[in-house]
Amino acid sequence: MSQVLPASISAALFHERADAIAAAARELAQHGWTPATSSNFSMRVDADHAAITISGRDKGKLGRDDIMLVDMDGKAVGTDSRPSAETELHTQVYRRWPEINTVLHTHSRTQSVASRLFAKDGVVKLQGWELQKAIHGHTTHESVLDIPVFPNTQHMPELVAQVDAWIDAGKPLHAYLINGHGIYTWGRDMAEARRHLEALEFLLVCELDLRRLNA
Ligand SMILES: CSC[C@@H](O)[C@@H](O)C(=O)COP(=O)(O)O
Ligand SMILES: [Zn+2]
Repeated sequence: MSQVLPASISAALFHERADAIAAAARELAQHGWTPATSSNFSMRVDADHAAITISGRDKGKLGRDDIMLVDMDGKAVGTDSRPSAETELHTQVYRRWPEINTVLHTHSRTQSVASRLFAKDGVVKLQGWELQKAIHGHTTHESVLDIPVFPNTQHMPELVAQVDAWIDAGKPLHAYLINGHGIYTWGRDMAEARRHLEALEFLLVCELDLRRLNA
């Protein structure tokens, strides 16, 4: 894949982002969270561009050339490759929050099952779990961490509108589930985004376990 970079972006910077995304994806795939080419990952490159996984690639086998550049409208920059089918969900986060530099989306079995179970409520209300403190801004198990569940669609503007409506209602948003699909979360850097993803996966497992044990 030939990626032509804008003069303002050095090859070293783009390659650093691409290598970080590919390495994280390979590790997340090892958990079994990215089955059958599902999932997509991105990092901000500058105020106007992000590096994102090319659509359809096996996320467990990503290399530097499986990552491409998009603008903040989600359009490919300097390449004929096709960006993730869900690119607009990534760029929405970058446009909303200038401090966010990484967006992760996975399809773990837990995330998929939990999204179906909680779809009728429209939200997963997490409370009483010590690991809520892994989420930026949460300092106690006594807080309530709401993770909305949005209806799945192949038409990204619909999902973008659902996410915007949640944020515009003044409700905090650290992640969201898509019904029958997976999770989106983000962070100020890759480490924080990974911590959020790992914590939310664990918390969803705990919630499902509670329901199994109470069943
Ligand atoms: C292969 S099914 C999963 C896809 O439809 C999509 O949800 C996904 O996560 C990966 O899409 P991609 O376009 O490769 O970024
Ligand atoms: Zn997906």
